[in-house]
Amino acid sequence: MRFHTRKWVKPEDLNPNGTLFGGKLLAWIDEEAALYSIVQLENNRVVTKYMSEINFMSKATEGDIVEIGIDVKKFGSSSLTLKCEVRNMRTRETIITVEDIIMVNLGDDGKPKPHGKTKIEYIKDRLKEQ
Ligand SMILES: CCCCCCCCCCCCCCCC(=O)SCCNC(=O)CCNC(=O)[C@H](O)C(C)(C)COP(=O)(O)OP(=O)(O)OC[C@H]1O[C@@H](n2cnc3c(N)ncnc32)[C@H](O)[C@@H]1OP(=O)(O)O
Repeated sequence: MRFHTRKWVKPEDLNPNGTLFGGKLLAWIDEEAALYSIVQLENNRVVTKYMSEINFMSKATEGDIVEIGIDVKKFGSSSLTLKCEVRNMRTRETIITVEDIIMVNLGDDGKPKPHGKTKIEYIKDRLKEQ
């Protein structure tokens, strides 16, 4: 799994218990999944269709740096299935896992559209092909 993004847990991210608010973490994950899909599918119109059960395994507290990892599980026709793990950057302790995040590629009409992708692509390889 590649951990692309780091976030610093700030006071405004905390719940009344003084730990990272779960909703905030889910918003970070959703944004990361959307950006990852936009880059992979080369389309800005991608939406989150489904998230499987989430498992909060440990907490994060103010000042922690967390990193968000994404893996591709499956390229469908219009869909992309991702897996996500968020961990503490310094201790490597897992904070949350999400087994399945289904993102759907849309056409201009807002309906699912085949993306034509079958494997992970890297920007550096795309640039070489130009
Ligand atoms: C110029 C400016 C540029 C800016 C550029 C940067 C922007 C940077 C912003 C980043 C931030 C963005 C943030 C986005 C993230 C949201 O916030 S999206 C908002 C929340 N999501 C939504 O509103 C989606 C609402 N749902 C829908 O519109 C419709 O359900 C959908 C998604 C169009 C799908 O329609 P549908 O009729 O259910 O489609 P259907 O054909 O049945 O299924 C489509 C695919 O999904 C799969 N699927 C459907 N349901 C399931 C399920 N429950 N489980 C598994 N798979 C499923 C199907 O198997 C199918 O897969 P394929 O076989 O084609 O691979």
